[in-house]
Amino acid sequence: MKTENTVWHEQVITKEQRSAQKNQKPCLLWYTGLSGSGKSTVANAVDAMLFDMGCHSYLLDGDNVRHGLNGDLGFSDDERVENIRRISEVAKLFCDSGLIVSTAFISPFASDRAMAKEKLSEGEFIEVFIDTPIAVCESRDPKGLYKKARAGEIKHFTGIDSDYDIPQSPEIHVKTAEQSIEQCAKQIVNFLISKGFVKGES
Ligand SMILES: Nc1ncnc2c1ncn2[C@@H]1O[C@H](COP(=O)(O)OS(=O)(=O)O)[C@@H](OP(=O)(O)O)[C@H]1O
Ligand SMILES: Nc1ncnc2c1ncn2[C@@H]1O[C@H](COP(=O)(O)OP(=O)(O)O)[C@@H](O)[C@H]1O
Repeated sequence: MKTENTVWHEQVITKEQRSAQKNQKPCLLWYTGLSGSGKSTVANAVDAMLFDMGCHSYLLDGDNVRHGLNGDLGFSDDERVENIRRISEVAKLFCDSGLIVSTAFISPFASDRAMAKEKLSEGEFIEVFIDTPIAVCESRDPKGLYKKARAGEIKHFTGIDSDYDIPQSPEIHVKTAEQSIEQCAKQIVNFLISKGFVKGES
């Protein structure tokens, strides 16, 4: 740490006040899954449903964050660890502001997902495993990346020559090869309603 001479300053408006004003309980939906599994698609569908319900939410998406904040990071193991560390810190700040936060990153390493969970308050971290067989992801190949990875044009591609640790006990387990986008999104929104994070009819 290079910040030894800094002191934490309590803020006048608390997280509880901010979330009470929004009539919701903040949480972090941590989407994880292979490239092409459907993280962005499902997370966007959930975000749209929450918006229509009058909830206050925000989505941090892997590709987009890598265009800005994390534009200096590549895909070595160390760079992925730093990517997830920064995202989890940003997500924590967004939770502090009272939002329903979503992050859609491959986040391949269980240890990094556990580190993200540690940063948040009890019960706030919701792991959403977007569980799609690699064969299905590869047949979708929405960005043509699997084709490039198979041709050796992209190195360290998750699921091919870079590891993905399967979540062992995700709070939400979504199977996109068996359900429509809308069904997947509803499954997640219903979870949020049933746990009292947002109000609505499940
Ligand atoms: N080598 C390699 N492996 C995996 N993915 C790659 C790679 N190179 C580029 N891409 C593109 O980057 C997106 C993944 O970024 P993430 O920040 O989610 O990755 S990670 O969590 O740090 O592993 C990923 O986006 P998604 O397809 O949305 O998952 C790819 O578009
Ligand atoms: N049930 C489903 N849920 C999510 N995506 C689906 C589903 N069925 C088909 N797809 C398609 O799969 C692709 C998933 O791509 P994307 O959301 O970018 O994945 P990721 O963010 O995990 O890389 C999209 O083209 C989407 O339309």
